Amino acid sequence: MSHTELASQHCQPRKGKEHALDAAQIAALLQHLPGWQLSADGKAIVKDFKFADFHRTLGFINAVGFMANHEDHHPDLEAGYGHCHLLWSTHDVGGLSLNDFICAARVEALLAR
Ligand SMILES: C[C@H](O)[C@H](O)[C@H]1CNC2=NC(N)=NC(=O)C2=N1
Repeated sequence: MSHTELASQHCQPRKGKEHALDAAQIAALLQHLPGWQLSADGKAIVKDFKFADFHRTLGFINAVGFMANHEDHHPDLEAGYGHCHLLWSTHDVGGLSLNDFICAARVEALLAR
């Protein structure tokens, strides 16, 4: 599944272990998401984003927040002047589901130009 195919999908309610992706599925999906990495515990995907200044960082966070609310799937984020660390994981699954990859691809689409 390509990056644009992923980004064109919407999150679905995914609750329970049966929605957890296995290591091979995760590795295959990560290939379409440049800069995204598996977290140390293997339960999340993470990426650091850099921006020229604070207001661009906040603009990004607001755009991600709007998308996340629309998809009813929410990231962890940490930010400061010129940077934002995003983490996607599916709490209802206890690890990674397709929702995390859809949202990561949607974040990339926000930045595409
Ligand atoms: C009821 C609601 O759809 C669920 O609580 C959603 C909300 N947003 C969510 N976000 C994330 N990251 N993981 C979830 O499991 C999750 N569940």
